[in-house]
Amino acid sequence: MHIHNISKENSILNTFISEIRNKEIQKDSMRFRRNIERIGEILGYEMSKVLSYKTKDVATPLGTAQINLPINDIVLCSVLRAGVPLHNGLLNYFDTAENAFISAYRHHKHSPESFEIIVEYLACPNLENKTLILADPMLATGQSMVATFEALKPFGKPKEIHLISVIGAQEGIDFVNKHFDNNVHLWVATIDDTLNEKGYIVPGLGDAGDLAFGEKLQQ
Ligand SMILES: O=P(O)(O)OC[C@H]1O[C@H](OP(=O)(O)OP(=O)(O)O)[C@H](O)[C@@H]1O
Ligand SMILES: O=c1cc[nH]c(=O)[nH]1
Ligand SMILES: [Mg+2]
Repeated sequence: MHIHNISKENSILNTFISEIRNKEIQKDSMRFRRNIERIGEILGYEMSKVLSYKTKDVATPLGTAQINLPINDIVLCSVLRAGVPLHNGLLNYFDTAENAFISAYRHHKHSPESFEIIVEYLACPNLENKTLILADPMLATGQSMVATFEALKPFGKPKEIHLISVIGAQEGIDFVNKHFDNNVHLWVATIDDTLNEKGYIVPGLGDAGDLAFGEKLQQ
């Protein structure tokens, strides 16, 4: 897997990452969602550099401009719920993409420390020979990314796969790396070293779904 840690290079991206992590600023849920969306726009822009391009003629009022344009058939799939603002950011740039949604949540059956991933809702177009973008802001243990990808398999074999995440834990990235082929790309805004006993990323930002949409009752 090709791992692209976009904040390795300094840019305005760091401002948005700092605001979603900041325990005071993140309380403003509208700003939190918008920052995740802005990060989605930046990750999408970076990802766009490795798409396939073809030169096309564009008629202007004064002549013809030749422009290299991306030709990939993109399917943008996000993991509910926290994936919604990230989806919006990516869709702002890949505005002609087809869209898929899949739900995944942690089901704590026996203890707060142990959980399994429950995938329920799934709406997806044909993925055969398409460019699949699978987006989820938090890549903690990596189990949601792997479980959602497995659930998408009956919809066809994509030609290209791009995983998009805002914060990735190194342990989860290593787990995902084992499950995906070498030609898959992971675009992550930043990488943290640690997971705590509940599988939360440290320092991370807390619970992305709750920060975006409010606390939910545990199932
Ligand atoms: O890498 P993992 O260990 O699988 O954890 C990451 C998952 O946790 C978050 O979802 P969460 O279960 O909090 O659901 P939510 O979006 O409804 O809050 C996040 O959006 C991922 O889907
Ligand atoms: O740190 C984490 C891990 C999973 N889900 C979150 O929202 N945050
Ligand atoms: Mg959550």
